Amino acid sequence: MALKTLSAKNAAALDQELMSTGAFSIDQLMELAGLSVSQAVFQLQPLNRGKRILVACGPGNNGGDGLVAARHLFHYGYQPTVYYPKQSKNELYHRLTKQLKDLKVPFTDNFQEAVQQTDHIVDAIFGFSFSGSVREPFPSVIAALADTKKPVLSVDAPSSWNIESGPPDSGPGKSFHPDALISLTAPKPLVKWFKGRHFIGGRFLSPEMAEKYDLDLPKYEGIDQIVEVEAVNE
Ligand SMILES: NC(=O)C1=CN([C@@H]2O[C@H](COP(=O)(O)OP(=O)(O)OC[C@H]3O[C@@H](n4cnc5c(N)ncnc54)[C@H](O)[C@@H]3O)[C@@H](O)[C@H]2O)[C@@H](O)CC1
Ligand SMILES: [K+]
Repeated sequence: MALKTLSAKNAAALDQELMSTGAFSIDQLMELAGLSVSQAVFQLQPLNRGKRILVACGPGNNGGDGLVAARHLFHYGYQPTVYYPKQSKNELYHRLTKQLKDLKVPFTDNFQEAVQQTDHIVDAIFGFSFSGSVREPFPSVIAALADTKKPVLSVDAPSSWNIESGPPDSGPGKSFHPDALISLTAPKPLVKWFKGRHFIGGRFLSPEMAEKYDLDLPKYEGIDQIVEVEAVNE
């Protein structure tokens, strides 16, 4: 099954439209996005193959998806650890963080050390609003993701990749290539450069919005919040 892609500009426009005329709140969309991420982890890393999940969260909504996913993973029986170095002052993120702290989910400041002590990593650092070169404190985090042999699932975009033109081709070190990707709502153009298991999540797109933005509605089965896909059309 091949799906059409959504540019960074249209992804932001669609997000805004869902939250204005679409009458969704950001909390709702983030909850569904994070739930999808947690289901992808469950597929990739069944509980009996190691329960430790390191969730790396960035400063924006991509990071929020990671915080929500960490909470669902805890309830499934995983042992999530959260790396969240640039915490937003926005009250939504305060609440998501408080919910995790109430579950005694540990937060770590040392990403490199945490990578050694996990079974699987969720990259929720940057999504469709990333641009330019990676700024502090994230370059060493991206380098650790590029170096590790631990499996990585990226949320919406492999962090540090340009949304339209894919992996950065300059700069020191090798570029980061995650094992799996979950595209939210629809794949972004960067999927052309991605080779790995690819899921779609964010099961909230109406047929009308799909038509307006020229997207395919993923064929979710039953109560699933994710669907695995193979190839992508331009
Ligand atoms: N409609 C959808 O599909 C939904 C998308 N959501 C998520 O929201 C994401 C987009 O969220 P946002 O627009 O908040 O943005 P992102 O989370 O993609 O990133 C923005 C943050 O990264 C920082 N940043 C950007 N470029 C940087 C650089 N070069 N170095 C360091 N920091 C940099 C910005 O200052 C900002 O704090 C999506 O990718 C997806 O994960 C969900 O939460 C809700 C529903
Ligand atoms: K990401």
